[in-house]
Amino acid sequence: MTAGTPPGAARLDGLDGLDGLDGLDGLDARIRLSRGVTEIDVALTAGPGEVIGVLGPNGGGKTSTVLALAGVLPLASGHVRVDGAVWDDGRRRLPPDRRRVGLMLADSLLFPHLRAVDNVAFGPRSRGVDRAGARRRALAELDRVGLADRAQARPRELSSGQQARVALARALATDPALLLLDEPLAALDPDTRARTRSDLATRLAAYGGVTVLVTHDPLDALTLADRLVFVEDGQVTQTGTPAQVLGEPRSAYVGTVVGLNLYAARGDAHGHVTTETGGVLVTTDPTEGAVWATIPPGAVSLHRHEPEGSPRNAWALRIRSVTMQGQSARVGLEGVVPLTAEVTLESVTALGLQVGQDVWAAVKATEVRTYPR
Ligand SMILES: Nc1ncnc2c1ncn2[C@@H]1O[C@H](COP(=O)(O)OP(=O)(O)OP(=O)(O)O)[C@@H](O)[C@H]1O
Repeated sequence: MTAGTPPGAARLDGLDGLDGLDGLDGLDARIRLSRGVTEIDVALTAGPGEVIGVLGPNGGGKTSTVLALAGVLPLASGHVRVDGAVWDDGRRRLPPDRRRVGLMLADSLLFPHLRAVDNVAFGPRSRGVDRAGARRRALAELDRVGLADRAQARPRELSSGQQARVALARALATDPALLLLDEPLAALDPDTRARTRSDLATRLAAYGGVTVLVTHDPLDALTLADRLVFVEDGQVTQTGTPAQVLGEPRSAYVGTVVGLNLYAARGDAHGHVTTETGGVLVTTDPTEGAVWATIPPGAVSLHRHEPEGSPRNAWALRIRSVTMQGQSARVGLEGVVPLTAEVTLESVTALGLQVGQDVWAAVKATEVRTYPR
């Protein structure tokens, strides 16, 4: 991000916020702006110390939301308030360099010629802290991410995971009230990513400000965030704790993220659920009216012939994809009730599953969950 006043921003000298303080700690934002063809309208609130995970498909508006919070993109209307200070009220906005924001991106963007300690000290220095004070602070921040012994290293002498930790230390060295992490682990290989995720979790647990974490990776969101906000086509489609979202996805995208087959449907009092595409599911968990219905992929069994013993749900479907995932396979099925099934590799071999093949899929009625839409 380039700090400085973007074109059209009001210059507001001598203020930490635009107007008075309302005494509330944390983040209270309503972000409304046009970005290309997408109208963005995203509400975000968080208490001190809370980590908000923002997820969504490509082009959904996640980065635009982060840029608006940082002050790089102007709001068309809405507001950004942090710890009671007004940063943007839809008409006037505090420039990026006047906001107490820390930013970390997929590319750690460290100064290549500076040692780790000087990279981290750069923020405090540019905010007026004297050389010795900025250095002390930088060493303390490096220590908190486990890099005290690498303070003198230049970025090229550090691993990708260590570079990410320096970027985190740098983002936190200016005491931000709001920490913005946009795909902070995306550039790391899977092993480094897992270790750095755990370092990030430890450091965030000790941070008292609000963190907004944008990620494509459900594991990042589920393990790091206290609350999730899904943004699709510029709009919030679902919010909740990871546990709430895992149990009750409310959009096709969220269903995919949490790994459940999800159907928009109508239920009756007798446990019959009719999907929008005309499929009928039988459930022991009936909800009447407009419902979401879920089926876990692991609850689907596949058969060459119509299964005996009449399971309550059995559909003739066609295989559209077969992909391996560790010791199991995910089988995409199309037809009256499109499904993803997760089956053992033994079943793939025993049934000789191939793309284009017709099979029967069976699901017990106890495995079909419904909840109001
Ligand atoms: N510089 C730009 N100028 C005009 N429109 C843009 C610009 N950058 C992004 N957009 C558009 O704004 C919308 C939101 O994009 P944004 O980058 O915020 O989404 P995102 O959720 O972060 O996507 P991704 O996951 O791909 O990074 C999209 O329609 C995108 O095409």
